Amino acid sequence: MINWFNTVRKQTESILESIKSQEFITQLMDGTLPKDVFQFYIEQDALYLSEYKKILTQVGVKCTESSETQFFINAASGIIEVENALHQTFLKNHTVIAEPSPTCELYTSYLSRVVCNQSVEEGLAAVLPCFTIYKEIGDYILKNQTNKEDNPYQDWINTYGGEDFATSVNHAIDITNMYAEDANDKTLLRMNTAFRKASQLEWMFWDSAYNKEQWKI
Ligand SMILES: Cc1ncc(C[n+]2csc(CCO)c2C)c(N)n1
Repeated sequence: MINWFNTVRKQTESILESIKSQEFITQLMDGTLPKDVFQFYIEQDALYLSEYKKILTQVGVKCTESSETQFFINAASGIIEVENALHQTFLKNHTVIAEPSPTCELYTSYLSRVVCNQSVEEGLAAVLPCFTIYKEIGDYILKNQTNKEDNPYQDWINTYGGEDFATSVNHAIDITNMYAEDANDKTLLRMNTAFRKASQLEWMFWDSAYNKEQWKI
């Protein structure tokens, strides 16, 4: 039995390591991330999430088993709760949200294109790094930070560490692995490319937030 995720995870290890050493992450971890940078990230993430929940629903619709469809629809519904809770906390006093940055637009457009125009296997591979990278980064921060009591970003950090989130991430991995088991070599290659590209876009998303990326014109 192959474990597609383990293989692709190893192939993209260097992207994950680069994310861990990004200034956004090291400063989020020690609490020194400038407030305006975090605010920029939260606003862009709100825009990302409002698209991502629709993309997850579409992946769910393409799955063959009702339990798989249900998983993705539940995850999308969970995003609406996160939007309503965490983002409300950080977005209060901000009624007008900025337009998506180039990277935010690129990431959501890429996912949407893959999910709409390509196979369900490729769609599953493309949406997966959103789950797995946040899980690994959340756990990494929780394990290595020394200032849990007075980190202004602790609420955010706690969202992506912990057991409930781990269960959901493992379920997403299991579903994708099941589709990979029946996939031919060509489809597997396309899945690897989609997973890698979405992982690169996760790196770019943190980077674009740290640099408060603007449209060049
Ligand atoms: C750019 C970006 N990538 C990933 C996440 C994390 N995330 C968003 S929705 C979802 C699935 C349901 O929990 C997860 C893990 C984020 N917030 N922003």
